[in-house]
Amino acid sequence: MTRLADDCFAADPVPLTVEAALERIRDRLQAVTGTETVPLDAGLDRVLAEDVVSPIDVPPHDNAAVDGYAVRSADLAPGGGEMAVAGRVAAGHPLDRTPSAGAALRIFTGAPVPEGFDTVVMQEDCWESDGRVRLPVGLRPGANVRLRGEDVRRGAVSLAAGRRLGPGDLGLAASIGRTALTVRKRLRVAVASTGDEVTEPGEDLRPGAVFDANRHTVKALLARLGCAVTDLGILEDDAGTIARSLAAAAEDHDVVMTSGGVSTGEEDHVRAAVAAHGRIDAWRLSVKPGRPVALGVIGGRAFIGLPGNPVAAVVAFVTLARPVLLALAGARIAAPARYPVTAGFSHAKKPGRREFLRVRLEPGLELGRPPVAVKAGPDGSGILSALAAADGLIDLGEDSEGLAKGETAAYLPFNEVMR
Ligand SMILES: Nc1nc2c(c(=O)[nH]1)N[C@H]1C(S)=C(S)[C@@H](COP(=O)(O)OP(=O)(O)OC[C@H]3O[C@@H](n4cnc5c(N)ncnc54)[C@H](O)[C@@H]3O)O[C@H]1N2
Ligand code: MOO
Repeated sequence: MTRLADDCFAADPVPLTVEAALERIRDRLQAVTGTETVPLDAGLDRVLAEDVVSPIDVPPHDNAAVDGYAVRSADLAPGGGEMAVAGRVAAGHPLDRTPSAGAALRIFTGAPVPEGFDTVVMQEDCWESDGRVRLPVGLRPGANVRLRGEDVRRGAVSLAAGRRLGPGDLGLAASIGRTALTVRKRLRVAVASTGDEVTEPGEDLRPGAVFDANRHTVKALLARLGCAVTDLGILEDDAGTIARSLAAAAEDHDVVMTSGGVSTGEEDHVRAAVAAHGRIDAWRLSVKPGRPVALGVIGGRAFIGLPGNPVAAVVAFVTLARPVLLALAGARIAAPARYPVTAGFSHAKKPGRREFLRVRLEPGLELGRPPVAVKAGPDGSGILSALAAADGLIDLGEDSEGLAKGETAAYLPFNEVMR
């Protein structure tokens, strides 16, 4: 297991943009997980650790794209014409002889197109009777033939290391004959909540207490990322307990993650616990919600402290923690795609802090017009119901002075950042 240097996340206390924050640590972030070989079907959502090179051409042979008749285009008269049907070739049953010149072959989808034949005519356009077939006019040479290697060339990298494997990737690996893939071991993440008021659902809600929402959203976000999650529960606000729990978790996890207690520092035993076993750097991001975030190194492992406000925790996770976790997991990170939408509401904003608004897209499609986004609920950073009702975030840049109804805005779908 790779250990991180203590100053891995060192940063100035001035408010940073998410991009600037990520840029600062980009070079220091590397895969910390080992590799393992898993059966192909266990590869879904795993991070590929090898370049998968194809040992074969796919398709392995020229083959028919439709049911019909194979011909040699050189034999075709421009005005169509008639030919003898000299044989039959079905998928999985290549012809074992060379058919005579000037004749057509009955052929079926996927069947190997025999040497010399280069065009397949759809059966709907042909008329066969008495062993002869009438072909239509205007055939295009090469039509309806799928060429050997047109999908994957032998020797080509069909899947590159760092890719998070999706269903199509597993099919592609199978199509070149793979039965197993070398992937990164799952990033092991230990998750805790902190705060005297934070109570596990199911327990009594004492006066002044709230149920723990964050651990449950964070565990779900981590599961979607393919992490192996250990639940440390709610840590009692006691310096010794927190220090012992986090330091112990750092021994056999790649990342230790908490929420709460990152804004002001008083009563903050998390900060002291991390500092005692490594180093903690408080970051202030120019983001709303999700401003205070702590990054650090504890016992040589990454520490990520998310803000306590439940929506701030999610925004800090998807904007900052997620790319950090993916890099540590060995995944190549691409900036999430954002799409233009029309604001179905107006929103006032002061310049200076980037702001994410919880929205959902109105159903219905009008081609040529961006979809309309409406607010999914109130804006407060504690309002989880608006997060649950949202399908994405409108991303208002630092300089933005708000949105007028009908304006175009950048929309970040949750399926870009919650997978
Ligand atoms: N004087 C200042 N106060 C605050 C600032 C600031 O800059 N100066 N920043 C505000 C912002 S922005 C945020 S976000 C919060 C973040 O504070 P902490 O990370 O220290 O979080 P806590 O104070 O522990 O909790 C904040 C809030 O969230 C609730 N909470 C915490 N954990 C959970 C949980 N697991 N499940 C549900 N709810 C949770 C907690 O009860 C508080 O209501 O600070 C602002 N204040
Ligand atoms: O990060 Mo805090 O939630 O901006 O409100």
